[in-house]
Amino acid sequence: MSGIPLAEAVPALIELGRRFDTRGWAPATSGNYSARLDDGSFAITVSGTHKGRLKPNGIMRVDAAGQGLTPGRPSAETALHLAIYRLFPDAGAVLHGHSPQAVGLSRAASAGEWVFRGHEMLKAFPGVASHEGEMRLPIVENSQDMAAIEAAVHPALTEPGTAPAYLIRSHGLYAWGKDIDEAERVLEATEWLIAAELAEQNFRGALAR
Ligand SMILES: CSCCC(=O)C(=O)COP(=O)(O)O
Ligand SMILES: [Zn+2]
Repeated sequence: MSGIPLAEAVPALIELGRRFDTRGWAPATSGNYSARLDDGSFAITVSGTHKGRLKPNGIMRVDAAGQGLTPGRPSAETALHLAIYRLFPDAGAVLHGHSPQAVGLSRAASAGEWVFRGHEMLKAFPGVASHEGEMRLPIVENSQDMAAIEAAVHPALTEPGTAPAYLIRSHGLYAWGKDIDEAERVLEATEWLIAAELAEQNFRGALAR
């Protein structure tokens, strides 16, 4: 439940936004990032800001109910961040990106999850020590009603073998971790797994021709 000082969270989230933007995960003001603070509140990106060009005033504080504690309008998806912090008291950061690969997978897959199997990269997830298992990535329908998304994804998140991440169909990817670094690693590993499986499908198609 411990968090970091705001003075540490702000530059870390600004830098993270720059990195995500260079990788194509934060186009056109999409995405939002948050971190648990040491006073029990949360730092979160201001709604509508370009996440690759964040300035200190692009990050504000909200309380556990999502009420602003500093000037600005918090992310439209603040409720999804707060739901993760409530469900996982050890979560210290929640990150959301809009990569074309993640959104593409969420649209191509009609099921309520995508399962990664056999990848060495699975070991990037906290607590995973072998490539031999599988990791389930829940996929929920998009909605402008954050409570509906939260209710839809909630049951899958505590199932054993579920990634600390989920996809919202036609929307984007959420990932979290004990701190900003771990959340970034989870999101990066998930993006890599999606890209690797897309490459695999392309090779299989080419080899079948
Ligand atoms: C053009 S992005 C649409 C909104 C969205 O999905 C998103 O991630 C950014 O919303 P925010 O309010 O956090 O800026
Ligand atoms: Zn979004």
